Order: sequence, then structure tokens, then C-alpha cells
Amino acid sequence: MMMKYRVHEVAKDLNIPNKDVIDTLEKYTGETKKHMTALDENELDLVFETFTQKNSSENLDVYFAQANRNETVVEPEKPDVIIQPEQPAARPAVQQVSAPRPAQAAQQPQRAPAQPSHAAPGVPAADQKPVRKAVKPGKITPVGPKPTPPKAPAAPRPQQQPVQRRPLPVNTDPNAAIKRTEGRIVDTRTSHVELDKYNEKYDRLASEKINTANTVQKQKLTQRSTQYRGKPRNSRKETESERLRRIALERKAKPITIQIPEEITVGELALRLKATAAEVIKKLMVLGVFAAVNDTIDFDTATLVAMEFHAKVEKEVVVTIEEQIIDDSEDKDDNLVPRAPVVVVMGHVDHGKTSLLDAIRHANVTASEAGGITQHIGAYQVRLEDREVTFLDTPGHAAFTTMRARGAQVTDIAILVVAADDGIMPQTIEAIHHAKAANVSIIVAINKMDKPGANPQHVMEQLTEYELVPEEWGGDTPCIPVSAVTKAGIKDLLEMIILTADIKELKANPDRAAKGTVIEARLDKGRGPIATMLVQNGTLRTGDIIVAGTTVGRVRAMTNADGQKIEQAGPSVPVEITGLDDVPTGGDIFNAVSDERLARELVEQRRTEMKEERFNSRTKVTLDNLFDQMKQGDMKELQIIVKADVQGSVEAVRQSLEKLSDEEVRVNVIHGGVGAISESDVMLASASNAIIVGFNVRPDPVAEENAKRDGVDMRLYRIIYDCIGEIESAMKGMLAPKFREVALGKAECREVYKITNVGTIVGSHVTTGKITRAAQIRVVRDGIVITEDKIASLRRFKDDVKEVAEGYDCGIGLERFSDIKEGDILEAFVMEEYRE
Ligand SMILES: Nc1nc2c(ncn2[C@@H]2O[C@H](COP(=O)(O)OP(=O)(O)OP(=O)(O)O)[C@@H](O)[C@H]2O)c(=O)[nH]1
Repeated sequence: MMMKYRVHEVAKDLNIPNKDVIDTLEKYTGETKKHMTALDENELDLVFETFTQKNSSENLDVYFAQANRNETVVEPEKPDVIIQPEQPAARPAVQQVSAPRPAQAAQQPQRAPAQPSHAAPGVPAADQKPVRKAVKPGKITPVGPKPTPPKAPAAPRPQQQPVQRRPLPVNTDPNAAIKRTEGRIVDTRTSHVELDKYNEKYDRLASEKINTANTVQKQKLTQRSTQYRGKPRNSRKETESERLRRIALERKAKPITIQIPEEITVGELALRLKATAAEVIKKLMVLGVFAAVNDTIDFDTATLVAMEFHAKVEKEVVVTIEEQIIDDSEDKDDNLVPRAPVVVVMGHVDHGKTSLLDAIRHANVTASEAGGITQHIGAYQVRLEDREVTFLDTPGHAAFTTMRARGAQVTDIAILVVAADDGIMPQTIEAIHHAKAANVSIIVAINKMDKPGANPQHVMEQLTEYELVPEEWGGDTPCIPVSAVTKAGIKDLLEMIILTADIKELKANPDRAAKGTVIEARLDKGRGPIATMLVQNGTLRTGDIIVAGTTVGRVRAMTNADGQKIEQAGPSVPVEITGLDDVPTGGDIFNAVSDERLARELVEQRRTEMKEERFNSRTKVTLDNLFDQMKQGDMKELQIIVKADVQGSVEAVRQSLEKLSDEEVRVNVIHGGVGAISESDVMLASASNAIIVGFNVRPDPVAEENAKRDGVDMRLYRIIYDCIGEIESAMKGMLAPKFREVALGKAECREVYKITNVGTIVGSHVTTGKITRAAQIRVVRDGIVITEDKIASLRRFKDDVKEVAEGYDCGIGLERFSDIKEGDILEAFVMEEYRE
């Protein structure tokens, strides 16, 4: 394209008045130009020649000498200066380039300064207007009219170097010498090129160009869409990228507040942040966390990510039903009042636990009450002067093991009963360990002191071995000699209990909803579920809604240990209540709650959870684990499902199997039927933890798959005695090792030879795998198993061989079976022993 280079532009670039240019042209051409007149090539040549002649240099040697001395790289100052900064020494000293003509300028391949190394893509280079300002007159050659920037993107950008004055102009054009002959000489000696400035300017131009281009394009688009749709401009549908940009802007402008729970998935976090999962994943990566959309991240990590998105974070608190209806707050010291200690009696068998408890109870009942103690509710209170002591009448171990297993800490003090004549025995040691593990105070009652062989000293010596040092020996374990029979020392024992309780400063708050533990529970035919419960904090009242483990109800009637009806029971008071919808388990924690509907919902939830837990933990019975389960006492009844080819077999198997029952395990055939083992058989087996036994039947594919999935043991037999034998040995823990069939290959019967004194020889062709001499053979005719037999002889031609490979012919003699027919398939297999 021909560029227009007007008079005023030339004048400006040469820093001379317009008039000078016009005059010059008038002088040589006779034409008077206007300042807006575009000059042609010849006219331009004329002007440049005239105005640059003054700075000419005739001698190249002068330049070379100068250049070698300075070794200076010329810094081009302006893009429109035609200089090559590279290899200055090799260049002629004098810029001989004439004022480049437009055509030449367009062809110039090496105009590094005009090379925007980072010109914006998409902008036509030719459109990037070169700068022609600030050109000092007579010092540099302006580029011809609107030069085309060079296309070679690899052209290196000149390094910025300290600007030095050079005595001679530089021309880096390799053709400079030739051009010189054209007589145009440019002096560039004072040229001062600030490349960065140039680049900056160029970039700005480029980006302006892009913006302009984009704006135009967008406007056009908008106009067009408006035209087409006839809708107002702002109703244009927002694109995804626009939406994201808008959200990002909104986020910055007005930070959002999000709630994050303890754990959150990346996807959910992205949703709450109104960001894309990819954005969140990216931020996570920056934090060094590599997570996928469905991965869960913790609160802290999620918070860091949210901060990156300028979001405020609040912790999401999940309120469970428990939290809604059960008051679990800590008591203030002001609300606490002393409560009675809860005591349990432990010790070796026959050391006198029951006798001691009786002695304690009777020690405190008056003669009139004596006959009244008929009730036994598993826990009771004894009054000593003005103090109460609560005793749990449960076997010591139960109090610790089952209750502690449920998280109930019921007992404060354990009385360890040791017979003075017997000393410490295995169960005494066990009791010590339990009591210590439960962190309760131990008081040793050395019982049977009335007995002649009583040796309390020995008992105390033994105690020290278990880190129970008697008080009288300087330790902190009170040891009280007592006799349940003579009642001697019982009072001392009770006093010691009170003293120990005082030291422990046992307190509770009676002014709140009751909380405690189920001590024991039973089902009464007339009254329904009855539970003995120990109130541990708060006060339980009749009419209260209570949740105990997986049971719920209103306290209908409440009685104390003496069988008297009471309306309320405070801390450490054992009571018997009715009104629950089911029998709770000993050790269950109970709570009086505020909302019956939610209480029922909570119990429903707990029941479902428990069912799931049970279902998951239940191990399916198999013949392999049968004996183990029997040993553990898990297996009281072996459930079996029998399937057979005929009804007669079903009955025969049922009777034979049920006869296997012994005192430990009862064998129970829960279902019997004719036909293949079906999906519903497996379902029944799975639900009732049964084993499936099949005779001459096979499972259908679905049943087989389901049995595998559900872990249902399926045993297939051909002979009843095998089945009986196997189940019997399984019950005795003597199950024989298991075998499985390994297929070797197949051969097809091509011809049958009857040979006298030898028998039948099957002329066969091995179609797949191989046939080995030791293999067993299954004869299959039209898909039906005819028989199973062993190989008596295996020959190729006249030689006995150990095996015949696929593709070969051979003669097979079977041990028993001779009724073979052409086309029969002989499947060769071996039985392999294996263990699971
Ligand atoms: N001479 C004497 N005999 C006692 C004393 N205490 C208990 N006995 C007897 O010891 C035997 C066992 O007493 P229990 O109270 O049943 O002992 P236990 O520890 O509760 O026994 P288990 O419940 O079987 O663990 C009974 O025959 C009691 O009469 C005592 O202080 N002196």
C-alpha cells in the first residue's frame, strides 16, 4: 500500500518549517505544494537529499577507525530511524542510506527498533503507526512514509546501552556502502535512542489498537443482536465468562459471608463461594492441597480458600436433636449441692459380698422396718445418721464393664471384699484392676474376721503387691476388718464410706432435668417395661419425658428402693420407673428431655443406627467359621436351606441334617424345595444367616452372584453322605481341606474302538488345552454331564504318553465308563486343595 507522506510531516520530521520544504520543492520542480500535499517518491528524495547533504561524510575509514576505538553499539532512538544497532564495527561509518522510499521501507527486512517484540497479537503490523516525533533536525533519517514494521518476529531487540556520543554516524545497513553510491548520506552521530521508551510507546499503541478493535467488534455485535432480536441492548443473555467476571467483581466489591461446617467437599465449598470447582481446586493447589471435587477438606483449609475469594467465614454449627432437647450444660458451682456416694461391692466368689450388703442394710433398719424389706431393685439407699449412701446391688464386674462400655460412670466408691481366711484370689485381682481403671476409690473390707483362720495382716501384705497400701501402713487404702455374720466393724465400714465421700466432695445440681444411668431393666407382663435407674444429676419427676438408650416414654410411676411411690428423685437416688415403650439395657444413659416429638424422633434415629451397626457387624455363618462361632457362643442354631432335584431328596436331607443337632447347636432346616438355587433362596439365607445346601442342583447366575456379594455359604453336593459328613465335621471343627476344580482341556470323541481284553478306547482329538494322564474326565453329551471317571490309559499311536496337547489326536481309555459315543466331549480336570 502506498503511504502518504505529506509536506508538513516531512517538515516536522526534519524539524524545519513547512515553508523550507515547499520552497525546496518549488525550486527544483517548479510546483508550489500545500502543506497537506502528499509527496511522491521523487519529491521525497529531493527533499531528503537537500536537507541531509550538510552532514555527509565521505570517508568510510574514518568511521571504522572510530567504531573500533569505541566499540559502541549504536542505540537507536526512534523507530523511524533506519539503523541496525548490531555489529556496529562491521558497518560502514557513514549512513549512506538515502531517505528511504516507501517501497524500500516496506522491503527493509532489518529494522530492529521498529520491531515490537511484544506487539499485541492480532493487530496488523502495518497498522501500527510509527512515531515520527522528536526527531532532531539533520541528525537522523526519518523513515519513509508510514513504514511497514518488519515481520520477522525473531529479530532481536537491541540492548539498552549507555548512550555515547559518536563522532560519526552509524549505519548498520549491510547495503550501506552500495547505497552510498546513490549519494544520500545521513549523519546519525548524535542520534540518541531510548529503546525502552520506544517499546513502551509501541505497546501502548498496540493495546489501544486492540481495545479499539474489541470495542468496535463488540459494538457491532451488540448492534446486530439488537437489530435481530429487537430487544433492548441490556437484555442480551449473559455468557458464562461474563457471569463469572461479574461474580468475581461482586465478590470483591461486597464480600460474601459463608458458613462452613467442620468438613466440606470441594464442590460444596465452590457452590457456597459462588465460584467454580476449578477455581477452588486451583486455590487449593496453591495451598499445597490436591483435592478433587468430591474430596472433603477440613474447616481450616476451607477457610483459607474462602479468604482467597474475599469471603467472610462463619462456622456452621450443626444442631442435633440431642443438642436441641437434652440440656448438657455444665453446672455452676453455686448450683451444686452434696450428694450421696454411689457404692459397689466387689470381690472373689464366696468372700461374702451378699452377706456384707445384707449386714449393711440390716444394720440400719429398725425392727419395724425389718419385715418391710421385700423389694429388690438392684440398688438401694442406706441412711447413716443424717447421711445417705447408695449401694448398687449388681455384680461388681457388670457395674464396671457393661456400664463403662456405654460410657456410664456410675460408681464413686468400690468396696473390695476379701475373706480374711482366704486372702487375695484371682477375682479379687480382677476387681482391683476394674476399680482402678474406672478411677474409683477403693475401700477394702477384710471379711470373715470371726473365723478362726482370719489373717488380716496377710491380706494387707498381699494388697501391697497391687499398689493398695493400707492406711495404717502409711498408704491411702482404708482396710476395715469386718464380719458379715457378727456385724462387727460394719459401722466402721459405713463411716469410712462417708469419710471417703466427703473427701471426694461429691456434688450435683438437683435443679435441672434429670440425667442418669439404667441399672437394670425387665419386662413385666402387667406393667410393661420396668427400669431401675440411678439419677446422677438433676431431679426426675413423674410425668417427665425420658429417653433411655433406644427407648422413650413418660415416667408413669416411680418407686424408691423400699417400694414406696415417690413423685421425684434427686441425685444419687435409685428409682424404679414404668412408662418406657421398650426395655432399655443396663448401662444405657437416660435423660429427661423437653420435647416428646423430638424425643421419639431421636430414638427412631438411634434405633436405625443400631440396626445398621448390627447388620454390618454380623458375620455370616459358613461351614468354615461355624465351629469358631459355636465356640464363641454366637451360634446356638445352625440354619440351613435345602434345595434338591427331587422332593424325596429334600426330605431325606432335612431329616439327616436335623439329626446332627447336639446340646450346643440345633440344626434347623428353615426352608426346603425342588429346583435350582434361586435369588430368593439367597435372600432368605442372607436374612436368616443360613447356609444353602444343594443336591444335584446348581444356582442360577443371579443367585450365584448375590451369594458371593452377601457372603452366603452355598454348598453343592451329589451325595447326601458327603453333605452330612461335611456339616458334621464343620460342627466339630474338623472340616476337611477344601478342593476346587481346575480345568485342563477338552477332547472330542471322533471314533470309538472296542478292543478285546483292553476295553473301550476313545479315539479323540484335543480341541482345547491339554489332556493329562492323571486328569479326571467328565463326559458331557449335548450339554449334560453323563459321568465322571478317571483315565486308565492315554496313548498317542502305540506309545503311552503323560499328556497330549491341543490339536493332536490320542486314544483315551477310561477306568469304568465304556458307553461313549462319537461327538461326546471329554473334559479333563484336576482337583486342587486350597485354603481361604
Ligand atoms: N463366718 C463367716 N462366714 C461368712 C461371712 N460372710 C459370708 N460368710 C459366708 O460365706 C459364704 C458366702 O457368702 P456370700 O455372701 O454368698 O458370698 P458372695 O461373695 O456373695 O458369693 P457369690 O455371690 O457366690 O459371689 C456364705 O456361706 C456366708 O454365710 C462372715 O463374715 N463370717
